[in-house]
Amino acid sequence: MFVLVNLKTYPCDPVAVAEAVRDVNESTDARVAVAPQAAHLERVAETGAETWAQHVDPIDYGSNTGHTLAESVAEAGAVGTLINHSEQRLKLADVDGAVEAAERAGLETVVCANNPAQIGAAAALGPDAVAVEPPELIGTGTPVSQADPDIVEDAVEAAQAVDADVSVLCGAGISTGDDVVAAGDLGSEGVLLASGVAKADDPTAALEDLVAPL
Ligand SMILES: O=C[C@H](O)COP(=O)(O)O
Repeated sequence: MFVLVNLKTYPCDPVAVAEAVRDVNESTDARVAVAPQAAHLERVAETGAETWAQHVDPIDYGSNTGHTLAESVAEAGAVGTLINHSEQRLKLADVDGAVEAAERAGLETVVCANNPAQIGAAAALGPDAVAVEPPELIGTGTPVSQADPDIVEDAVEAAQAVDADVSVLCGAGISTGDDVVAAGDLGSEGVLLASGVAKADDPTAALEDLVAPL
């Protein structure tokens, strides 16, 4: 299972969480990675943790003030990027352009979507993976695998119908190892989570719990 921890803009110490991600990753068969804010990418990557960007824009080098260039996040140490997170939604054409930009820079891609229909559309753009996240469950602590298991199974089916090579992750409210196991039982190959680690009093303990059954 792939456990991707998005730090969003939570007021946690990104380097401390990244060190915990690195250490926990070494103690499990699961793959554990962290997605800090763009401004923290370099410091986080220096810890040795697998580092992801939270977003890249559908742009190339040039006059794009305030945008995030895929090559720059790769140079800062990111190996992959989220695209179209529910909190950073893009138009379909821009999702396509961002996937293209990420691939140009050698970044792995996870395109987020709200529901199975959008997952099918996202899978058609050829990312490495898609992540289904019902927006109403994000940050609630109520795991999607429990509150809406059908959405995960339907997302897996929708992605496979379009491109069987695209992996499916699920996210929203995931915070325990049992949640991760339940996500896997529904056909998901990984989880995307944030508050369960970024807002935890002890992020290391939260991460250890997440991977314990894997
Ligand atoms: O990127 C992560 C997701 O939006 C899930 O967030 P959450 O784990 O706080 O519900």
